Amino acid sequence: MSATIIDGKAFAAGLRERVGKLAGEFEAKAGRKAGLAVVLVGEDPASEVYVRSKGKATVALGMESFEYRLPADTPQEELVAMVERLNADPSVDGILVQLPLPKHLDEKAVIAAVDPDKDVDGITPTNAGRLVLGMDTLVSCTPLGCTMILKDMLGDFSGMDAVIVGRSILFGKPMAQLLLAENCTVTMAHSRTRDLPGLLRRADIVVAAVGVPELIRGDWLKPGAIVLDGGINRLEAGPGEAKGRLVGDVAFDEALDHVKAITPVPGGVGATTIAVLMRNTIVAAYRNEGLDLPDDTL
Ligand SMILES: Nc1nc(=O)c2c([nH]1)NC[C@@H]1CN(c3ccc(C(=O)N[C@@H](CCC(=O)O)C(=O)O)cc3)C=[N+]21
Ligand SMILES: [Mg+2]
Repeated sequence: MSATIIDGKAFAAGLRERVGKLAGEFEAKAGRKAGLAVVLVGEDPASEVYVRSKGKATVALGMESFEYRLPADTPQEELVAMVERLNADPSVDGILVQLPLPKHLDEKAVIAAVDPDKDVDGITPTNAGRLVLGMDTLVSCTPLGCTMILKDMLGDFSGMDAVIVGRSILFGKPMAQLLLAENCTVTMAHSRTRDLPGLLRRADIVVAAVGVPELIRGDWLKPGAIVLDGGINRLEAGPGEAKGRLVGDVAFDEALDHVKAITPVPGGVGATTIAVLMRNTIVAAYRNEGLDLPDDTL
């Protein structure tokens, strides 16, 4: 069987184009650009790359980017004070505190300090609750991107068996809520799950986000399944390589022989994340200015 390789980059390009138009219209109506603030604490090189890409994408779409880099030993009170300043700043529509934070910081308390109307990650207690209650809200970027891809591919996926591997606040948990809202039968698997191959054998939709390179083998997957791989794992550099290869949580080459469609790594789910962040930022900006979004194409 030859599987469809889902093109996350193409999806992202389409979404960025729609967001860019809305950003221009926003500026004309509001008399200012929409703004996204990203806060990075410490010097993790991978996080540094993501934060730079986020800033570039923001500016490229006609929005304003505010980047804050704080030292790894920043005290809790200082980080919370920075979040509170951003909450109060009318030129900031979206706030993203890059996770994970250094261990001495209380991540939950920092997240809870973000104004829910600016919470473009959708992870404040208010927005997580709104999602569970089925209320309109800002939703975490990667799971929202996965849902948009599934809607494009399938239209209606009521009644399908979905297995989500991973239960993080940014990915697994919101993913489960979004698929429940689409009437999937949702199972959440994680590191303590006893029989992952047994669960996956029934899954029409598999969403993986555990950060274990190539954990999920091709022959664990149901023939004809749709696989969204949110894992981004860098392998160790081999001889003659500067950097190790990026692989997902699914053994991609093996999976190709079993599934109907699968996202690659890179160029799949991860490639949509920043475009969805841009989407969340412009949605927040329109709402924060009390403006109606001109169309429903987002
Ligand atoms: N508060 C918070 N919100 C996040 O949304 C958040 C975060 N913290 N911490 C880190 C993770 C990771 N993340 C990604 C962003 C872009 C790509 C991305 O651009 N991926 C491309 C390129 C991958 C590459 O070449 O490194 C791809 O998969 O094709 C992936 C992952 C956002 N995260
Ligand atoms: Mg946030």
